[in-house]
Amino acid sequence: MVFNWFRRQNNDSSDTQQQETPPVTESQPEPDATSTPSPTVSDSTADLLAFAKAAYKNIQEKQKPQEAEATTELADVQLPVETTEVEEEVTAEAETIQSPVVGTTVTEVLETIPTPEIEVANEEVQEIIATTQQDVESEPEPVESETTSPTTLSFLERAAAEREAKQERLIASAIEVPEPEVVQPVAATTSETASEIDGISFDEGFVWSAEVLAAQGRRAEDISIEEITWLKKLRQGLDKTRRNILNQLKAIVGQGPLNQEAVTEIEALLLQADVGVEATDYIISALQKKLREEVTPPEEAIAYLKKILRDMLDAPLKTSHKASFAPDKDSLNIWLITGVNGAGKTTTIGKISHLAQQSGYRCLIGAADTFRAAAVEQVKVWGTRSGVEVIANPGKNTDPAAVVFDAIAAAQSRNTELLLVDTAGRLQNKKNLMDELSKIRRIIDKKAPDAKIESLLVLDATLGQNGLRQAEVFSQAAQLSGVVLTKLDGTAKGGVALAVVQQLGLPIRFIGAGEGIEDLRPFSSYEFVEALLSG
Ligand SMILES: Nc1nc2c(ncn2[C@@H]2O[C@H](COP(=O)(O)OP(=O)(O)OP(=O)(O)O)[C@@H](O)[C@H]2O)c(=O)[nH]1
Repeated sequence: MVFNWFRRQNNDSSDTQQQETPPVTESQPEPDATSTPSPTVSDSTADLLAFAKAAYKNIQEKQKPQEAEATTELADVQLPVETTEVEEEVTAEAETIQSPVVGTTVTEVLETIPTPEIEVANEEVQEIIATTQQDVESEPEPVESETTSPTTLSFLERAAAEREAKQERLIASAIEVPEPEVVQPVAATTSETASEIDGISFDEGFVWSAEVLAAQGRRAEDISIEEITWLKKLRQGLDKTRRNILNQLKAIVGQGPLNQEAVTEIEALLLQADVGVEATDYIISALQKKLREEVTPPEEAIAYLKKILRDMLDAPLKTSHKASFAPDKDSLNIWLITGVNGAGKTTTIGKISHLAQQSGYRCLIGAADTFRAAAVEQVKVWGTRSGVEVIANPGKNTDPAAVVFDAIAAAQSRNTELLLVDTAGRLQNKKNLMDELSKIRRIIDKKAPDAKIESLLVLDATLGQNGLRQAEVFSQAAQLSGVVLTKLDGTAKGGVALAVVQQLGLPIRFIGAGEGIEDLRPFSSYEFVEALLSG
């Protein structure tokens, strides 16, 4: 079954019937303003940890077939041919204790559960591991036979028998240790195997990502490594913005009803994160209203703030903009990608075409950036990477509108479902270039009247507020329907997402947080706000 990245669900028969599925943000139940929505798991740390572990195990299971051959080979090389049963048992036990499912040591897993019993259990497990490892390592020769009578036992045999007895005692005492999701390791060296199989560790970032997906109603068995990797990346990308605002914000809202001084401090924080004056005013007054009514502990105040931000980010979806913008199957969807020079248009096209391929759409790219010599070559490279064909006109000074015309004709004849149109970067004050963009839009409307059209403005988040000035002119020329916010990685101006929505009234459709092909995903207000404000 193919996972549809645009809809965030598996493609099934409902897909072909063009059913509108609720976006991620709408699936979040909001029992009250201050609690984190979580329909599938309770808020307890233990439940969330169990959910994360189940998700991890599931990912590992899915990866097993690919890894099986390699790990079997590894096992063949590392295990001596004449290994006796005694040795095998000891080794297997050592490995089992060392490596629960999740590609991490028991210590690491247990470290995430800060209860006194677990800590005690942890020490016991460490002792077992240490003793067992010592025994395994100190074994000089394989034992030939288990059936020799006690009187004729050699030193090594006696040692093996003692070790076996000791092992049994240790295992018996280890019964009380919670052994979550223990799987049989295939290779001899479990730590190596775990990292080879998974390529992702069971760390705090994994647990956070799994929690965010759980809160959106996702089941542990449906969570993929790509989703986890993306969320970790998004959170990492927003690190700078988060670090700048979160601690100070907690300190301020924790003081109770906001006084003028606190309001000024929060305003300054939000403005520094490029949230913009308008959005900041809105946030402050909503927060103040709440805090005037009741004394709110810091965590609750932050949860309330998260809700305010989510509502702001989702506001455009409640007006004329459709919540789900996923391309319809079996019909033509055209996405026009515009923006100033260097905003990340071509890269975005490459990443979206990759998502489209992965999601099972027939996709095509129209290379209508005929202004810059290398642009067509650049988009072709992305086409090759994602396995999507590019329609281009190799001639010099080609009219981009003519390329768009050809690309639509090609898309129509090939039953393409998603045509992505790359355009040249242009400044909003260059009238001729903006007229050219209007012409491209007219061609699309005329040549493909039945197509579902998205007109997306690519904005570079590192420009913060400065980037927004372009939007109005683009909006007129290209009839914008949404925004792609790129380069969220490494900027302290992540708050610009709120300014975009508040000032432009446009929904954010995608966010980019890196230069790689996987580093762009459909926007989810829930994920964004969690990544921004979860400490
Ligand atoms: N760090 C980071 N870099 C990005 C991201 N998106 C794009 N870039 C980089 O931004 C630079 C410009 O990207 P392009 O896709 O060429 O931008 P463009 O808008 O097509 O540029 P023009 O064709 O000149 O208008 C490239 O070096 C990209 O790798 C992102 O999300 N994060």
